[in-house]
Amino acid sequence: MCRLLLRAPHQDIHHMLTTTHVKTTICSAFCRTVSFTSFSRTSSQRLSPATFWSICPSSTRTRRLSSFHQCQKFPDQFRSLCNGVQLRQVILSSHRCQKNGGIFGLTELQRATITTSPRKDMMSTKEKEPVMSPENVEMRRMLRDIFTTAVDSVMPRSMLEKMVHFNAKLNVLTVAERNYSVNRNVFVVGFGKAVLGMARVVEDLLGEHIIKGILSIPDGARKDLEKAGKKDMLLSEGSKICVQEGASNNLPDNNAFRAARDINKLISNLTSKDIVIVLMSGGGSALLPYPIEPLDMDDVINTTRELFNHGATIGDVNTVRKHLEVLKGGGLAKAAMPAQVISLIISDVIGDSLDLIASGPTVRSTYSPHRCLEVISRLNAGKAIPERVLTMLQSRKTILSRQSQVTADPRGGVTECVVDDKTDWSRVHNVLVGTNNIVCSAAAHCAEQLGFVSLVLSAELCGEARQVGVVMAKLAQYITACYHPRVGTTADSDLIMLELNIAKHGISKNKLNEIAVKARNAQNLKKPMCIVAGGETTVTITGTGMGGRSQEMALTAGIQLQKGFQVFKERRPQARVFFLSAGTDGQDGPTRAAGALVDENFMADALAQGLNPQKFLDNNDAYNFFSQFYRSKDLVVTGLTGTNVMDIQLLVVRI
Ligand SMILES: Nc1ncnc2c1ncn2[C@@H]1O[C@H](COP(=O)(O)OP(=O)(O)O)[C@@H](O)[C@H]1O
Ligand SMILES: O=C(O)[C@H](O)COP(=O)(O)O
Repeated sequence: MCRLLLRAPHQDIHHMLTTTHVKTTICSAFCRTVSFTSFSRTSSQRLSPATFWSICPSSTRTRRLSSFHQCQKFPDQFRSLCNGVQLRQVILSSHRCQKNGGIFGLTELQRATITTSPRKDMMSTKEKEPVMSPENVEMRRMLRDIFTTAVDSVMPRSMLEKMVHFNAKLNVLTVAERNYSVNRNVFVVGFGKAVLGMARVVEDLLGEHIIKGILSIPDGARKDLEKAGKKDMLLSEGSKICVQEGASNNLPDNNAFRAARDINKLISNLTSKDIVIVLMSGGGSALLPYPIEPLDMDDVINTTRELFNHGATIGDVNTVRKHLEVLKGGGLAKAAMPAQVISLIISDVIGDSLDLIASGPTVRSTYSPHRCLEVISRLNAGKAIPERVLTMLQSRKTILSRQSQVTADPRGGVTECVVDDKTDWSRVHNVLVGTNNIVCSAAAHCAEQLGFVSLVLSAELCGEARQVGVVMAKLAQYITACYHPRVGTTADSDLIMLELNIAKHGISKNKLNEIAVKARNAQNLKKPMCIVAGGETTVTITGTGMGGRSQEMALTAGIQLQKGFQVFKERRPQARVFFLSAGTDGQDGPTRAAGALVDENFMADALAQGLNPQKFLDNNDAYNFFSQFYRSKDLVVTGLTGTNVMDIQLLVVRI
């Protein structure tokens, strides 16, 4: 029997026996063990138990397994069946199926999990690891290809070259249709995950006109680009731009502070003839920290970390840090006056709001300690934020409330003012050069080329990662149902329920209709479907594990697929679902991975490998889960990519 097991080394027997892909020989062994006698209401022909078991729908199998659970003898019989397949340890904490369950929900499945050590005979002899089917390997390869191609489309060079031109004969630099006269008067500063590649483009264009430059980039970013052979994203030999690294794992630190001080010093004594080219991208906030006195770096670091850990969006975090640091919220542009400032910006913020990207160092900002305190209180983070920060915000709020130049809050009271400074904002040119929209379109285009019917769901996906993971799994069900709607006079109630359920999570009826049309199109063309989404979710951390929002989303989607997908699999037993979520910057949370991918057999495969996904999820430990699952094969690991336009998700349904 052990030789007949199909996919994974220590398969969950319950799952195996309820899916429709079990080989007849396994069915025979099972039927013998539990003395299962077949009957068929629909056929006069008497079928052998094994044949009946192998052809009956999975709901019937589940029902029968449930009734076996009711019988006292079942645990022993089941144990002996498992012994027969040499699974070493069978945990059956309860032999009674929950009465109202009928179907094995996740909890029941977990209780009946078979935990074993890996069996040698279920592993490929060479690598001694769980083996994936060729289809699984192929689909995973395609998803990774789509991700890589999409990320390539948002590399700094391709985006900058569309926006910035230099006429070397006339010495005229054109940026988004505005001209600047250049004459060895250019200073370059940059901060963020994508700025090394951006600086190389600027250096290639302006060469000798650059007097000096300083970049603040993430620890290890240069090495990763070197390792990946991306020479055109590294500065040229003898470059006048120097590079400082810091802010490991996207948290401000003293190295980044040193870089910020150097940048401030460089731009603080310029004349009106000078041009400062400011390169910025996501990660820039952590790479340009400069606390306003009396705050220090510990205050800035702790505030940032705690806000993130309380589920803050990047908008929330940056709203607060603009008020705590010198160079954020327009501070860098002020420091550079009277020079001409040209900012080239790659967005990692939903809605591409310029004052939030890297906390808006060159964007005129509103001042609102009220709003900062609101953010902190909404996130229930008050106790975790350093006392000095709270005191500073409180006292500024009091002062502001007394001033006259304020904007009234519709709810009463005063909330914000535009700081009246001497900055000539007409000398600041902020240009958006890259967004998540670009990466989503590129992913959809690549998917089409690989033979999928594709659709961009949104480039503004946000919310808690685990809730979005659930929605993604539901969308997979929805698409599967659309491929095969029940026709007739009664409406398809499963489909309607799903629609309502998904709509609850903010996906409009119109979008669902669009998906339904595409699904039918895919069905007619006999093509798989690929939904592309982008944006940035959040994670409210309650556990002590290691992970990131993309890995957490993939883990949740995998679990949810098990919960809901089986119902729809009945209609389309051959339906396959694959889901990938990853950060375009190549780093998901403080981990070495960009993200992860799952398929609809995820739960069964995980349990079969002795891993309980829900337990890892409860501890925000997605990275450690995926590191062990299929020996980390479903982690997406790219190294730092040298760009950053938030995350993308790819949902593939193949019928
Ligand atoms: N153990 C964890 N599990 C899930 N998410 C985590 C974990 N630790 C940190 N995060 C999340 O990672 C995010 C920061 O990740 P990062 O990839 O550095 O962000 P960004 O791409 O915006 O720079 C935060 O939202 C934080 O909540
Ligand atoms: O992408 C990132 O690194 C984070 O979203 C932080 O981005 P920021 O530098 O734009 O604040």
